[in-house]
Amino acid sequence: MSICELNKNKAAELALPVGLKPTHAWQCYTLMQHPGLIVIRNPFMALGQRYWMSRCLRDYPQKPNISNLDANPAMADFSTDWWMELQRSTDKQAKQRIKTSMRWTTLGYHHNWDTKVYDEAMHNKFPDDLKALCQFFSLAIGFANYEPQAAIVNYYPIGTTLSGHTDHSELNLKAPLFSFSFGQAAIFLIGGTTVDEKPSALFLRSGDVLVMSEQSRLCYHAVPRILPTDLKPWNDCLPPTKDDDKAVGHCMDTVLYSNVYDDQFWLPFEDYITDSRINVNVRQVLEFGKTEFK
Ligand SMILES: O=C(O)CCC(=O)C(=O)O
Ligand SMILES: [Fe+2]
Repeated sequence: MSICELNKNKAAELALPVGLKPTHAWQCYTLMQHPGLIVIRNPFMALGQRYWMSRCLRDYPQKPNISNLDANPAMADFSTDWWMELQRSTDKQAKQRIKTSMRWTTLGYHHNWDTKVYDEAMHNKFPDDLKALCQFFSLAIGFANYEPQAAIVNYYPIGTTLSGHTDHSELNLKAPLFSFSFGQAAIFLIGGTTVDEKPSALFLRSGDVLVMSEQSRLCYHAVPRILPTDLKPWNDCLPPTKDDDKAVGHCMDTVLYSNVYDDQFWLPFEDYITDSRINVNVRQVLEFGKTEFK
């Protein structure tokens, strides 16, 4: 791996989203064998990690977003507010079943897993906070005018995997794909554009940001293993500062940002992440300048 110089000046033109380390402290790598693949090693502050994990658990699975539970009649009772149902449940076995039942939720343009197409009719508003975060990262890698339009949030209880695939359903394959990892660590395999190429293995830890751009955008990849880790960077918390009011400018939920510092509030999230990984996978769907399919 080699260190790549981010377009830090460009990113510095934008205010730093709350919950991120200053860009001069970011460690960013590229891989010689995989042009276009960029790894930014945990650019998040602890509270930033807690904020995004809690958004993924408490908020993003809620309607109108779509989750795997919607298609499962046995889980219909939990699909309206999965997180609340999980907190409500007192039976140990039932709790474990609810916890591990959530596998994915889609935001913005909802990917149809059967037809593998996006559709204008299957579209909700993309979360403003996640949009602002991705646009900051996009500028940092020197890519202007990025429009995050679809996200898949993957939930990986320990023992689960994601098989090899390419992400090619987007009409726009020139825009980078941003992938955020939180919680337990994972082995990530990235190969070439055919299954014949031998993949490279990366270890992704909590807070790591992986960018798939240029030649690597259409490469096969997989998550064969989630690995428990002793490192809990989301717990090295400094208290929120007055500056954190700036979160408003990045459309973040400022109440949530200050709440996650409270260990009592954080406890159920800690409980979840202690044996699970969350991945947020963001894509631009439409061609540049387009606001809908046509
Ligand atoms: O969990 C990951 O790191 C990758 C997820 C992924 O490849 C996808 O959602 O398409
Ligand atoms: Fe993928």
